Amino acid sequence: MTKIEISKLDKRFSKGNKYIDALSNIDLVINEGEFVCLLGPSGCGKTTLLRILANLEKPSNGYVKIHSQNKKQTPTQSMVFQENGVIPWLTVEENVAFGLKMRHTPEEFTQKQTDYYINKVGLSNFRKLYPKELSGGMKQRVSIARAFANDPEILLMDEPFAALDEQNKFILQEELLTIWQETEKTVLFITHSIDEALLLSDRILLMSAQPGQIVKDIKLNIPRPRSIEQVRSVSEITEIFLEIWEHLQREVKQTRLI
Ligand SMILES: Nc1ncnc2c1ncn2[C@@H]1O[C@H](COP(=O)(O)OP(=O)(O)OP(=O)(O)O)[C@@H](O)[C@H]1O
Repeated sequence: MTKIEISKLDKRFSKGNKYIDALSNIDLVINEGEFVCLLGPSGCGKTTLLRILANLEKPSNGYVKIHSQNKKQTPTQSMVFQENGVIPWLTVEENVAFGLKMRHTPEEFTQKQTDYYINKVGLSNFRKLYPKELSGGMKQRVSIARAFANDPEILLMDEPFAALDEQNKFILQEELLTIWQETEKTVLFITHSIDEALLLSDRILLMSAQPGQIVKDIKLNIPRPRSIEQVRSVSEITEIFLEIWEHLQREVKQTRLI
């Protein structure tokens, strides 16, 4: 069932008589429950596409549509950013409950959702702490818990693990996949890491250099759970790795020539 539909979408940023064509002719359908990673060279418009889906930017041409299946008053989307996604003056539990409280959900429900997701990301013993008392990995856990607790139609994640060390990244990737499989949410996830995309995705969308276009849609029919050992050793996966690697090399070289 279609969840996200993007049609003939262009985005041009203008300033005075100068302009940048950030996105060009994006046509895309993402199904309910899919985990889709966006990969492309720096500046190809990945964040812009996410911001358009989050309604923080308007398309210059074309449209995006998020198909809602339920009649509940759930938010359309929640975003998780690379850093600074937590509110410094709120505790862990207040941060996780924030979206629900803004929507004035019944207190009992807010408490239940908050407890559930704090527990899911392993922060039960830290619920009364403030962000300045947390590590980078713990702060990202708070952001993820808040995004899921909010029960949005879709999740938009902009390099959420990019600033973390390898061990933390790996643990959070596993936690994210567990929650995603349980909730069956549709996720659009930006990463610069091919390994990360191969570990997480049902589909990888490869983007061209600016103006960003989707040039390849790679479907991964690889059983889950996947391990980094598999990503490095199974020939079917290493072939995809090389295909993506070569594409990125070409695109990055091209941007240097412009
Ligand atoms: N508000 C804005 N005003 C003007 N130009 C912008 C604005 N936002 C983004 N751009 C430009 O649009 C292009 C795409 O930016 P965007 O941040 O979407 O790329 P990205 O693929 O997410 O990059 P990175 O991988 O480096 O994070 C860039 O050239 C950027 O300078």
